[in-house]
Amino acid sequence: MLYLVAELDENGRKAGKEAACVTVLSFPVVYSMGNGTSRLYSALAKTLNSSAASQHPEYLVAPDPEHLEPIDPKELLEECRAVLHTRPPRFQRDFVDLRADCPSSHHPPIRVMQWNILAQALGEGKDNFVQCPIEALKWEERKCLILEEILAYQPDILCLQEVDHYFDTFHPLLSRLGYQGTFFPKPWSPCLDVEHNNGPDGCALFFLQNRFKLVNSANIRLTAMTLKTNQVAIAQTLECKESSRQFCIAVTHLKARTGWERFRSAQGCDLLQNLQNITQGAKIPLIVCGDFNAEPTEEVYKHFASSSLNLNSAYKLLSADGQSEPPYTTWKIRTSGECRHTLDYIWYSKHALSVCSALDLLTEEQIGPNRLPSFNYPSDHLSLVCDFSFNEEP
Ligand SMILES: NC(=O)C1=CN([C@@H]2O[C@H](COP(=O)(O)OP(=O)(O)OC[C@H]3O[C@@H](n4cnc5c(N)ncnc54)[C@H](OP(=O)(O)O)[C@@H]3O)[C@@H](O)[C@H]2O)C=CC1
Ligand SMILES: [Mg+2]
Repeated sequence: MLYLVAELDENGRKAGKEAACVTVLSFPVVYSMGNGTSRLYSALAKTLNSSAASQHPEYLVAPDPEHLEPIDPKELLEECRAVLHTRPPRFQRDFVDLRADCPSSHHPPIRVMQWNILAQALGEGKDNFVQCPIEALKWEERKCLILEEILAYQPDILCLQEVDHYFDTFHPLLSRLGYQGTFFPKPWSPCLDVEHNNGPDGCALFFLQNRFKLVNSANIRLTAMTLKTNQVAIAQTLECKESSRQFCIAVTHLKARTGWERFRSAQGCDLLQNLQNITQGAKIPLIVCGDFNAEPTEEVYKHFASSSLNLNSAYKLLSADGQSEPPYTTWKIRTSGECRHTLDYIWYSKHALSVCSALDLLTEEQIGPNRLPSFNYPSDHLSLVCDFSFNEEP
């Protein structure tokens, strides 16, 4: 434990928030050697430390077995809050009850989180969020904001995009919280162009091992008009331990930017084709989470909405008529101006699954005039969270 404190000091944590963070984190080391908190300290401190040593290709290193000791989520949340104590409080978001659409079930719902967490290398090196102070993006603190969001909603399944700290942060910590994780990096991640990057970004899928058993898993490199592209997806078939019901969960991040609409559409068709095969022609219920980089007016959205997989977009259920997507899922200011778009979706098999509740989005007032990311929200994309339950089998 003392060795870890020395490591932190060597990394030059000098003043202000960083010094406060060391003080808070080192407290349990001195006074509670050997208990859960000091083990937790070692986990969080290790991830803080590894982010500073970005010369080493840490993303290639498998986590050591020490990381597999369970962590109490409440303790980790407290640790995160201690690191974030100088920042403004997190935004309050409420779940909207949609149970009118949801059959009663004696099994607990399945909570799914979709979130483009913003790759650290892209946020600092490429994205040009001109109204976001660079200090708001410091990984040591932004990481805690991301973890806080995950711990606040405790999803059973976590679908993430732009993950460039899988091996040094999310895999070790989420494993200790009981998740099984899979990561599929982009073949030519733009993160690799950024100095001091932490490896490629990609999609990651985590599920709680006490709730689900992995039946099969596919890492998919998306094609567009038969050509291999730089975008990926992960699709897994899971079996619920309580009900023995199977379903497929997929995560993707389609090509960004205007001018690429037809490319995205082709990638979407390829993903749908893969999902047709994996779900045995829609026999297995499906949930698809993603940053589609496409507004609802785009062709790729229409392909998903009209697919023979019979999908509905969960966040439409938050609208008064149940037919409209939210006004935004990402909101940022670049040199080109304000970018407010609906790009992120949770699609689900509408005959097999129902949405019991969905986490409301942040209001414009909460997001604030400088938009996202910010000192109190770590990504330019909002997390989407839904509770699903199975409909009765016909
Ligand atoms: N070495 C090689 O041989 C190759 C390298 N590359 C690299 O990959 C990059 C392209 O990769 P690709 O996967 O197609 O990237 P995308 O165009 O899909 O975008 C990559 C990231 O940039 C973000 N982004 C979107 N709009 C903007 C914007 N206006 N300004 C800044 N960032 C933005 C996206 O975030 P979000 O999704 O949140 O909008 C996304 O995560 C190239 O720039 C190059 O660096 C690519 C091919 C080959
Ligand atoms: Mg991005």
